[in-house]
Amino acid sequence: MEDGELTKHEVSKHLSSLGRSATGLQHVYLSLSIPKKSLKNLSILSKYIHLQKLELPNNQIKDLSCVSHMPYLLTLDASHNEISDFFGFQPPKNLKEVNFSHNHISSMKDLSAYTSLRKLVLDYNFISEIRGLENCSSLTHLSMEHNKILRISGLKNLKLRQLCLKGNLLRKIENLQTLQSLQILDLSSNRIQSMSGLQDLHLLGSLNLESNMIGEIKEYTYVQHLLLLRELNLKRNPIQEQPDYRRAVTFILNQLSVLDEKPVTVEEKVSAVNKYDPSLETVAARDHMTQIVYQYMQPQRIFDSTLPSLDTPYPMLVLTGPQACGKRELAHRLCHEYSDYFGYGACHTTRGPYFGEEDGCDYHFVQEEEFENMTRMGQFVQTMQYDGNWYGLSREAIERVAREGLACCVHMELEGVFSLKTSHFEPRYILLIPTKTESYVSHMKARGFYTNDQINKAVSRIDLYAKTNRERPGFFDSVILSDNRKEAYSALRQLIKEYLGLEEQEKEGGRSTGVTPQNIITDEGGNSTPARKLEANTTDAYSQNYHSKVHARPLPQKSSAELASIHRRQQMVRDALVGKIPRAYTQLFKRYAHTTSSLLTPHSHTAGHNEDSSSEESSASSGLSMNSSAVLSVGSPADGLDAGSGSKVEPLDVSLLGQNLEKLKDHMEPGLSPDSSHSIPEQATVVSSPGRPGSKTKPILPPIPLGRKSAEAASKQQLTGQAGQGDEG
Ligand SMILES: Nc1ncnc2c1ncn2[C@@H]1O[C@H](COP(=O)(O)OP(=O)(O)OP(=O)(O)O)[C@@H](O)[C@H]1O
Repeated sequence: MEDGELTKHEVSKHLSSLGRSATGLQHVYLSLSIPKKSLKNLSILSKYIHLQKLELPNNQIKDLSCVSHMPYLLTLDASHNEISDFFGFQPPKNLKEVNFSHNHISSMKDLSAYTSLRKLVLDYNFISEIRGLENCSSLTHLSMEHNKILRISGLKNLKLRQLCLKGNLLRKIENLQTLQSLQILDLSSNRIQSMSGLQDLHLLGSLNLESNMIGEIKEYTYVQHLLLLRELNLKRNPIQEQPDYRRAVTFILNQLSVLDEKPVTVEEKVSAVNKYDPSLETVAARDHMTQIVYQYMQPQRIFDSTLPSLDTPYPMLVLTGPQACGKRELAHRLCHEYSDYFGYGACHTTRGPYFGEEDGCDYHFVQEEEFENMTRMGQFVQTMQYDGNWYGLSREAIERVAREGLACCVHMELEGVFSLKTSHFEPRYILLIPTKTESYVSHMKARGFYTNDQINKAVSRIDLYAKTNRERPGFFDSVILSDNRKEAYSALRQLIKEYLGLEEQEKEGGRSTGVTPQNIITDEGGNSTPARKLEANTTDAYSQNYHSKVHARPLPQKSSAELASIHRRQQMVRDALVGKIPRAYTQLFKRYAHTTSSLLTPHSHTAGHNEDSSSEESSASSGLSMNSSAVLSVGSPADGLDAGSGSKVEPLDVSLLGQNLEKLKDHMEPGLSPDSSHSIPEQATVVSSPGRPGSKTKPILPPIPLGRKSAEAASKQQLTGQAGQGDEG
């Protein structure tokens, strides 16, 4: 081989793939592969007309005109040569694959004659414009890596499945929308700033944008709806600097299985959803956990009145529904009309009072700092942020009502309900829902408090309530349409009367109210929901076992977390009540000498009940952070009166929790685990009477109290004997 001229001898050494000629009459070699031979002159190949595959990489070829004599050629590899003449030969009819990478080609020409061309590789040339491919209807694979392309063009309507334009001078993604078959796109190492232009590539599965200039997380919205997108590479883009970049992308593009060449794990996906779009349960669990952790970290004190007894949880009524649906107004009316049964539980809020709102009446209005302080002091049962303001139901707010011997009536948004359902409280939940959007909106407008955004938000949440009610049978005990306040109140009243058994009394007295509960949703069988769900007769509430009644109705399914939480707490109470030898954590049940209830309740009977010793015990235990979120609250007896008045409180850090638990261990006898049945030091033993904590001060409340202030109710309590359980005095 002299001067780079290919000789017959050399060709014969590199021929392979013996087969039949296209006519089928001769045996011929179909492939020729001669790499790295510094070939320049290929004229001898004009005689090898039967070749189907020609591979001549890494030579010094400038002229490929010999290919014009190879009508059967299917594959041509002329990479790493010195070709500048783009397709400088007559088109072989069936040519399918051509590799001209690493040559000197600077411009493309019309390839309409190459109708069979499927794969074209033009990497590492000097091409600045894509053109001539319009009629290459078979082209599925085009690679033009490392050229000088300034714009994406000339690809209209091609059936490309793979396109690589890596290492060019592209500034934006354009003219790709007609590439409806595109599955793999490599635009890495360009100067692209936005992902706009990709949104119509519905079959795209892999996208490489490494080393570009994409900086904003919101750019992902352009590929968010590409459901088949599985691999995305954005390494070496400014976007990597964004806080929580990977999780944010994982959340927006939850279809991805590989991000930045690293597999996206299930854990990452769950964590992304929990952070950016947590389910109502997750929000509730998080809120519950927050309240519990902060409670753990405080010296504990028992709130007697709201303790669940052996069989009966403290009665509560929760009105829920979208903002301004009337639940607050109805709650007030109910508490006013049935003041012997219900007391209004005023939540804390960081929002300022509306005109006419009084502190302590609708809400306890507090500053954000104070609210935070209360949270850190574990004073809330649940909290929720709505519209930028915090709302929280404090244990003290409930207890304050309970001390009056009343059931607590509160109102809250759906998230609050989810949260409350994770606590040990087991309220009845009534959903008030508007169905006439227009009148709901005009009612909100008429109040004059709300911006359009607030109104829109409230309206959009109607669906959330409806969906929850639809998808979670039994989640709400009853549903009342709130379009007409008067009717809604009648319906609520009707429910409550049936529940309290007052209707019977009225009928007996010939004073039937004639209320038709039109607003109450009925079930398929035509039974009115209140009668079925909030059933009913509490005239003998003291004598009937609450649970047998409760189980007679279709109880909403509780989540395992709810059940675990309730059981754990009730078990602790039970153990304490029956005087089991206390475990280490029964220090929880230590009581202050003067509980808030005893101080406040005129008919309490705490006198003589271990006052001194419990006082000592209290102080002895004050350094301990204890178990039982259910029954305990924080603070000293004195500060229990106003949950919001904790200004002297030192905010605590969650991280202290671990330390406090350690501290708890220090207080235990060696070898004594929290579940150990060993006795504990005397100073920590407090529950000795088999009565319920608080039994000396409070009778047990039924699920919904029966006019507990009335003499009739009192006598019933005595008759049923249950009062004796609760009131040893
Ligand atoms: N502790 C709480 N947890 C969850 N949601 C709460 C809590 N307290 C109040 N909310 C709810 O927060 C929403 C906003 O309360 P706000 O009192 O500011 O609204 P409003 O415009 O007066 O409407 P409404 O008449 O429904 O109370 C209301 O739906 C209210 O019921």
